[in-house]
Amino acid sequence: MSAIPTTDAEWAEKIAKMKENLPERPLSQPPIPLGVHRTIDHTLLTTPVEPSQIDKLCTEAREHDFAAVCVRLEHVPQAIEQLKDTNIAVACVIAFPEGTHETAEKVREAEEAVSKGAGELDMVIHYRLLKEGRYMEVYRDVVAVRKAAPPPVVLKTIIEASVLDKDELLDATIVSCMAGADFIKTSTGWNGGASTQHVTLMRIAADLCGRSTKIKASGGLRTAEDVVKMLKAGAHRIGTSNGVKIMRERDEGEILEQGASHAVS
Ligand SMILES: O=C[C@H](O)COP(=O)(O)O
Repeated sequence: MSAIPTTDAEWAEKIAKMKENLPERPLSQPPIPLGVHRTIDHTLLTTPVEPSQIDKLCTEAREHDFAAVCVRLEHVPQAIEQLKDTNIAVACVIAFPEGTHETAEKVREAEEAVSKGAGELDMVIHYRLLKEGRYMEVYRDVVAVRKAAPPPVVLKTIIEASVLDKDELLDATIVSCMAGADFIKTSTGWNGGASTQHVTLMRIAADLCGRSTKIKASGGLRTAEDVVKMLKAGAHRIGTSNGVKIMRERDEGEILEQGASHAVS
């Protein structure tokens, strides 16, 4: 891995050189998993949320054996308690949904989430600074949270792809990868959602960084078809508040594919 830039100008030069060799399609293509359920982060981020809704989210995650639940900081303890005897992770959003928080606040949230048992953090990068070419500040922001929450904690950076142009999306992916993110995540769901074009471009850029960084597609994913399209585009993980309906569609689809006899049994 080449040296990490130390100024915005060096970042701009490095990223420009990487873009010169941008492949037409991703270098890697994750296989479509048989267990789609294990790609889903079952998500509840609206406010206000009643404790009973978090209980329901965790019950549904158990029933479908989802990869994780994704919740706000105040709901992490309850989710940890509900899922303590499972292999379902608890992901906590950081600086959500704006991403404009001071770095010290992002670090504080991350440390508190991990201290409460969160195994995954979905942090929103300061994408407004990224759009201004202030790469160093964006990079340092992610590095600070990475240092506060080192592996095995899984760190995902939300780049808010829907408000970025193609160049900015590539920039955000490269800076996040080089700052040590385990996943690059498309969207908060607050400013539009994921597209297969977003996922493909993020996959291409992440591959160029050579760190095996994965992609999470999230925001507005409502159907089983949406999920399969994102997985085929190169996503490894799916964030959605619609996981139960998606799994029902998936099951019905499989039953219908197997023939009517199964549908009536
Ligand atoms: O982290 C963001 C959420 O995964 C977005 O969820 P949603 O658009 O399915 O409500």
